[in-house]
Amino acid sequence: MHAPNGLRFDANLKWLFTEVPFEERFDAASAAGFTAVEYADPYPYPAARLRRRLTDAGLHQVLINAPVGEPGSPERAGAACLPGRTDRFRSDLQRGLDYAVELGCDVLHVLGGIRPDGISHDRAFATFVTNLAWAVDQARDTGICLVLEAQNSRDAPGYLLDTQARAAAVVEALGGNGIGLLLDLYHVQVQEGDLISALREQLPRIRHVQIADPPDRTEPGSGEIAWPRVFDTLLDASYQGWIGCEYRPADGTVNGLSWLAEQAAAPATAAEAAR
Ligand SMILES: O=C(O)C(=O)[C@H](O)CO
Ligand SMILES: [Mg+2]
Repeated sequence: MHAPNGLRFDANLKWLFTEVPFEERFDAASAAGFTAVEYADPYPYPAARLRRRLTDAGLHQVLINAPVGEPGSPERAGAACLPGRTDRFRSDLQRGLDYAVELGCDVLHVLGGIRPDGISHDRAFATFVTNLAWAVDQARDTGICLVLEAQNSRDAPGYLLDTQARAAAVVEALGGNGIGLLLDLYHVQVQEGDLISALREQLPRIRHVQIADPPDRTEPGSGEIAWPRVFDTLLDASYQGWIGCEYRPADGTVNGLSWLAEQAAAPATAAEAAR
């Protein structure tokens, strides 16, 4: 969906349109005006079936996550930083790439993982970088870009990538080709604040953006972020990627979409601004 200001927003089907069962959310997103979707976990469904849902609804798949383990398991946020779990990481990553190819999806989010007790940060980080170097090689011929997201420590205690600087350090260590950042503005605001500086600093590495307004992770305009300033920063930098609506609608998905007109309004023309 193009907002009045020209930025492109896609619907995260884990968070939006939860009024209907998952497979009905494709049509619901399309009916609400979205042309693209993302969701973390396609794996409970055969890829060909999801592909049909996308095609029937006229939607593009923007982003999925690589598989993660069961809640409560050491792999619950992925195996990428777990020493001794390379085989598991590799098979999960390959499965993620297979789904991404089948869904025509451009971007695969590889989660940072939870550092296990007794493993130093340096060891977990080195394991992560080694695994990601292999993953970038695997993805090269597919054209799929891998992305890394920093998550805040309040919602994701122990998450390896807890700051933009840490996620960016991995991108830099791997040379920045075929790998970039998923910058989730909700996590940035909760963990670090200083959103506009973070955006300006990370823009060359950003391949995907996600949005939600703290403190309740609801739609833009319902919390503490100055969204018109944030969106202007992306526009000023000619950001060409998608922006995923990864928020919990405060009062129904479709009701909540009025923020698009209010917070992402068309920039005033020079003549209007001068009046
Ligand atoms: O928690 C988040 O912000 C994410 O984007 C994870 O990928 C969950 O899907
Ligand atoms: Mg996110």
